[in-house]
Amino acid sequence: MTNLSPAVVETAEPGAASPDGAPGAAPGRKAAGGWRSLVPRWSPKLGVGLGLVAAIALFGLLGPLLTGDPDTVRNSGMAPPGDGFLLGTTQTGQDVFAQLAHATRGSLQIGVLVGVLATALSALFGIIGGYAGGAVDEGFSLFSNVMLVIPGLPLVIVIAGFVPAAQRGWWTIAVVLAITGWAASSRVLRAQTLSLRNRDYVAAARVAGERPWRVVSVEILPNLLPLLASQFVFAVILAILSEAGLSFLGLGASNSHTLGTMLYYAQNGFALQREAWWWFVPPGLVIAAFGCGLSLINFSIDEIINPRLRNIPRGRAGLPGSVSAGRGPVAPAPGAGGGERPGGDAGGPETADGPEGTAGPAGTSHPEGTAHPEGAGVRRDPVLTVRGLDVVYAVEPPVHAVRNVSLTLGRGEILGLAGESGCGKTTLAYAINRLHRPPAEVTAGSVVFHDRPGAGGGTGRDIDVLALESEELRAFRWSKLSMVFQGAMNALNPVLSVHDQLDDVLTTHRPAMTRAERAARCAEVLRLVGVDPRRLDSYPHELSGGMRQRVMIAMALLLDPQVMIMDEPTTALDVVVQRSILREILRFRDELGFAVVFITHDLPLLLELSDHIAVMRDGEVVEYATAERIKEHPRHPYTRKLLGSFPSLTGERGSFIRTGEPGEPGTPGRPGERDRDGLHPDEHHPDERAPR
Ligand SMILES: Nc1ncnc2c1ncn2[C@@H]1O[C@H](COP(=O)(O)OP(=O)(O)OP(=O)(O)O)[C@@H](O)[C@H]1O
Repeated sequence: MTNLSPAVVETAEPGAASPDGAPGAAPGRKAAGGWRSLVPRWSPKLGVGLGLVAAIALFGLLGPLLTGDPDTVRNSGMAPPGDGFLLGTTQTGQDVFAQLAHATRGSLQIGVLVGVLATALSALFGIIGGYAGGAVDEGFSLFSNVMLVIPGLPLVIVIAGFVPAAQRGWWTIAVVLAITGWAASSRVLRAQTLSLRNRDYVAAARVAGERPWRVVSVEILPNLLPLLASQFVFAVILAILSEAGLSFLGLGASNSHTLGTMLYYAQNGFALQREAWWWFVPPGLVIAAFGCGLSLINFSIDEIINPRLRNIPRGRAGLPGSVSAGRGPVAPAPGAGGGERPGGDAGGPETADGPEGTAGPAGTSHPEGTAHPEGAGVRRDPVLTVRGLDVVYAVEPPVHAVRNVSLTLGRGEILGLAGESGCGKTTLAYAINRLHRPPAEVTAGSVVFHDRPGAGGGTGRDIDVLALESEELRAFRWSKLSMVFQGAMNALNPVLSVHDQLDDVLTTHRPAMTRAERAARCAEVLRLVGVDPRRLDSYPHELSGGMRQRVMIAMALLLDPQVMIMDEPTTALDVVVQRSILREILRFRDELGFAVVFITHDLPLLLELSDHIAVMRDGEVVEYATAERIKEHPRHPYTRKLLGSFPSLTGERGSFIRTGEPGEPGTPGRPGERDRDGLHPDEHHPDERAPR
């Protein structure tokens, strides 16, 4: 290999850096939709939850105004519902409905007060301690840990018992419950604050001279709001239940009506034994319904805390890696079978026609339905065939990330996959390996692995990857097809040594190997990638970035796979290390004979490295040909544009990455004005501007 081009082209991603220079958007400041993103998305769960809570809150608020005095004693004694009493009367003739209204109000007061106090205490100790660090954090942590290990219920009983019954109003009980209920939430908030404190945008705010209170309130607090809301809801539920428990033990609020005291008096009046269900069932039901309503609201708050849950349409979240519902074992490739594209999608590169080497009218050279690259001479035995693959992220609106992709990977071949950021390269790689997770779904197409015959456990059979059952899939992955992930430098477990991480793969996939054999294999692969086997005992943080990358490649080599997918494996490395790793990939390929799908933005690099190249754009393969052909005669205007955008030694520079013209990939602009190649009319090569 000569002259590996080090050029790395990254399409500028709008908003990738915050104005203050901090990399990455600051969720607190720039989260899409701002405060609106903190409002839960409407769902039946949220509707039912809000309905229950609102109904009970209204009942507690207005009920006491509409009902009479709950303490009025009548001679009628205990009576079931009827006779002017909606929920009957107690043994002293008191109106149960009136009691229920007052008790609901009392319990809500306690719940809300405890929620506010406990959330405030946990925020004070968790957020302030976590942000301040040092002695403050240690002191706050110690205090919250002590509160955490003191058994809650006995403490509540002691405190409640210590306060004379005459002074035990509802607010006393609320304060007692808040004091004993904040510590666990504080631990969660502290952990989250510690994590947020180290984010780049918080560091940037500190460097910019913002005062600590402002950093906490503007940078950190907004990110914790969903968590605080969830903690509040949880504290309210817990308080209402705890109050009921305390009252049941006779330690509840005296001179106050709560659902707990109602249950206590019902128990004292032998309501259960006397089958007076109307006395104890209504307060029990109100507690259950209120808890249920708050829990349902809490589910929706979870969606805000975890944005991954937010956009998945209901009922779509299947099992990780599952192939889309309704898909048969192998869907016919649209091009091959002439079948319709799901969803009526008319996308896909304009057809070039038939035999290899003939370009379509639009200059597109990937013949739809054939998975072979243009300009290929003698074809190698295929090891992987992808046909008509479609992958859709089932979010609102759906993202069609991979469209009708057909590729063939020959044994021992390096297939480069190039394209701008967001064109679907990673999604395609994950789908090939069945690593895609909901909301990603394979909606059409097939991935067939042609197992090598004989040696290395090969069966010589074709494996329909998308139809593999989970156990078969587990065995298939890594042993036949391995992957070096994008950002692999962070893919090593920081608390396990290199040996443990390599050994783990062998223990899982090769249980018959002895410890000595495994150790020898680990050392062998490490040597192969140019890392001293003495590094086996090192931890990832003790290795340089290049070494970590090599370890990841060693891990991918461990089981002697037939295909290795490398998703931008060298992007984060400096040019010298990148070159040497790429050279080694070529050497391994020659020595070990596996095939590589190499994904990168860097088309010139692929020209040096690959046998064939597929250029992707907006989920489609717009050109698929030999590297030589793409270098000498790029057919698709987009390929030419990609090639033209790289710096040249002669001083000419490409324009589109630098200027980011409107309508260009990765820049906001005039998408509607693109033609079917996704280009503006004046972007075509002069000899292509003839009418089609
Ligand atoms: N979880 C997701 N939900 C919705 N859309 C997604 C999700 N993940 C990716 N996408 C979208 O799918 C498209 C393809 O993304 P993908 O990560 O495959 O691109 P890529 O070519 O690998 O980009 P890069 O080179 O920057 O990693 C993009 O439009 C992206 O926004």
